[in-house]
Amino acid sequence: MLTLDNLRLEQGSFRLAADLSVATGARVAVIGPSGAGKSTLLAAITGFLAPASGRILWAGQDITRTEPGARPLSILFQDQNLFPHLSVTQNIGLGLDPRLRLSPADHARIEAALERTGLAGLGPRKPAELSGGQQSRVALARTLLRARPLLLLDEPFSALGPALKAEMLALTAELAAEQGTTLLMVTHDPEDAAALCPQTLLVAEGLAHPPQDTAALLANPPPSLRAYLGA
Ligand SMILES: Nc1ncnc2c1ncn2[C@@H]1O[C@H](COP(=O)(O)OP(=O)(O)OP(=O)(O)O)[C@@H](O)[C@H]1O
Repeated sequence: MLTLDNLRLEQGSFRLAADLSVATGARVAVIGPSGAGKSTLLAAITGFLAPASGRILWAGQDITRTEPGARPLSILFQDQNLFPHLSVTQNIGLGLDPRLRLSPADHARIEAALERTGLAGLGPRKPAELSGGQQSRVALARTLLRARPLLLLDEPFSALGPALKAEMLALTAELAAEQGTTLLMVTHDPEDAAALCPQTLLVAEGLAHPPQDTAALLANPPPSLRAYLGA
């Protein structure tokens, strides 16, 4: 379980409060108006923004002061962060060892991840020799291999066309389910939230609300969300 215990976040004059839990293995969309604080919330969970007060706990352990790289999570953002001078295999291998000292067993795991994400045979290529969708798959394969229990997504596939985006989100959800990964996904698209995430965490008016049923929320959105959805 991820717990945000009486968390208070500040960015300049912006303030956001969160007091909520996300169950292990849950898939939760994070939605709310532009500038409401969705990225701020993710930055606190990933450890790139120190909270003004309160605690962040994973499985009962206080990780509020744990450095970003040591937190039990992976992040997938829009910028896929692939290194152009490294091959696909090496880019994925970074998820196993940042110094790329990869054993034969590591290579076997990379091959399996390539296979699982539909990239079999593309390991020797450089990112520039791949399509946008294939590049997204490489980032997903790297995340898959890290096998951290919490996966944070911030509009990771929004540069892709709608069909490809839906396909990548479905694959992400499938892989998360296989590994029992808890998934928190920032999205501007209520259809993505409805398709993938049984629960939704609404960020609006200075508050990150506890996760609630996605279908019920979208069927009867509060005023702060209604204007944003154009409903
Ligand atoms: N480094 C910063 N310094 C000061 N204010 C900041 C900083 N970063 C973000 N903000 C402010 O914090 C607020 C929340 O921003 P945030 O990016 O978290 O919103 P968001 O919900 O992710 O928005 P969007 O949907 O547009 O991406 C905004 O008012 C923004 O201007």
